[in-house]
Amino acid sequence: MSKERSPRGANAGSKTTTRLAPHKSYAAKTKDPLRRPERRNASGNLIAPVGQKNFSNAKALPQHALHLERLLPELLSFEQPADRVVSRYFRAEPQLGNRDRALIAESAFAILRRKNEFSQFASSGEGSQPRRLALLGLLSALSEGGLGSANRMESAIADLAHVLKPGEYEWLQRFATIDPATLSPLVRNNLPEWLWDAFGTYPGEDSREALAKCLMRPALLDLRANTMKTTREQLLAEMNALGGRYQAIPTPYSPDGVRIMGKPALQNTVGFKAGMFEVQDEGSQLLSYLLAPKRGEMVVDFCAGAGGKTLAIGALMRSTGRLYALDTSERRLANLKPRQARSGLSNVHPVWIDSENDAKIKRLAGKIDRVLVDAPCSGMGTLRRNPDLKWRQTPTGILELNEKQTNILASASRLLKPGGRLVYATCSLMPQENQAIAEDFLAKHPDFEVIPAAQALKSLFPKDVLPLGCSPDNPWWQLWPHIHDTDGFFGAIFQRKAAVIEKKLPAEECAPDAEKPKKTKKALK
Ligand SMILES: C[S@@+](CC[C@H](N)C(=O)[O-])C[C@H]1O[C@@H](n2cnc3c(N)ncnc32)[C@H](O)[C@@H]1O
Repeated sequence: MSKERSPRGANAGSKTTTRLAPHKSYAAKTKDPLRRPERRNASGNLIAPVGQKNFSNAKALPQHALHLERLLPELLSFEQPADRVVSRYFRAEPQLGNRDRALIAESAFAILRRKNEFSQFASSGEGSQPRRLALLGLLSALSEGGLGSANRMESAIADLAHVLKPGEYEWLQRFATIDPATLSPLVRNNLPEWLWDAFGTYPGEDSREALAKCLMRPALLDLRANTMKTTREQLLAEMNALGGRYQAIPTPYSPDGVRIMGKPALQNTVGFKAGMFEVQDEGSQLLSYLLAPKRGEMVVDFCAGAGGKTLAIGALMRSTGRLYALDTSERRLANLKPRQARSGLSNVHPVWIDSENDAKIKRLAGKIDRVLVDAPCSGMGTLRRNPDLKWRQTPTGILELNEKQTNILASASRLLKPGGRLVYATCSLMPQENQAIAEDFLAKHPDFEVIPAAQALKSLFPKDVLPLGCSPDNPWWQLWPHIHDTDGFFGAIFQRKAAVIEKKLPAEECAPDAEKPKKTKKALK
């Protein structure tokens, strides 16, 4: 699952701002109440809405509820990833401005986050079921999604009043007075039964409710300062100088992280276009420190996707050495291209592979200093960002992923030189995708040993007794949304032993030109 995506809601399919016309005027102008003309000034530029410079204090309008009603059937069929459904919908509705998109997307994701609770309440009340869900989604986006001026449900209902039909105001007020303790655990925690049970086993009954509650909230919006072009301090100063209704603060753990308090659209900013930053969860930023790449090294990002981690790794390498970004998805690798261009990195080499056994990979065997396997996984650590996954994933699906994870890790391990570092990572919270895969790998690969995460990270967090995400009981690295306010991540660090590799590797894998990047470059063409 791809993890570094645009912040839900705020930037989903963002485009140039259009005027939010009052309901009556656009309804009068067009037959379709959802299609209203763009408003432009004499120079042909889109007219910015008066008094609404950014996404805070978004104003819900009747058409927002109508768009949600249209979007919901496909979204709730769970046939496609929610972000794809929403992006496609926005492409088909080019008249929608940034704020419209932000509010519709945030409401849609709120409905996915709290599907059990909203569906139970919406089984009775005013209007159609989609209309009821749409109103609950808007209410959630305005009160908890960072889009409204109100952070209490009662005031958000008042903000929605002009959108409501007779009876709906009282209906929403009834919703606001529900005591969650009266709801069943599956309803109040908005999880499918299999996942609620799984969280009861791990992390355990004491903490599963705290985890589930955290996963019902929208994710934070974190940026990684691109140190090839700026520093975190400069980025903080520049973001705060823009004067939007948000605040930029340093992230608590990642040295290059900037947290945006608010929901601005960033994709049209000069800083984004100039490659000063990438949107990246703080936990994902930290993962590159497990790999700890050095200048001039040969590095492989085995499951690079659209390159969220590739770009962070490339910056740590100061654009030196060679960084292969492999992936089986052409679409995802294509998305890496513009990000790479913005980043200013010249050491990144995207390579499409047909599988983890592609012949191109065999040619790199034994030549690489560091390999990251950011494996395809259930994505259960990203449910704040991708809430549809909890309804789309199944225990059988996770079993299928386990086989893939095992095979990819085994194949990737062949790339490493003696003494080279291998990092296995997921954004899953499920031990069968994490610890179990890492332990199985160790058992089957005696030429590898574990480097405890606490040892690898200690220089990064010198003030802590144990570095962030490390445990005194095991060598793995794990971040939890309800503890660290990041996405959930798992990391295992292995090192290829020097002595065993010479005996174990087949002759063709111990290529004599192992340290000649030029030959390797040809080999991958
Ligand atoms: C968790 S995502 C990677 C996210 C990416 N590292 C990032 O930071 O944006 C997993 C990726 O593994 C890729 N993948 C799936 N099967 C693969 C295989 N057999 N070999 C390499 N990559 C694979 C998927 O296309 C997907 O992009």
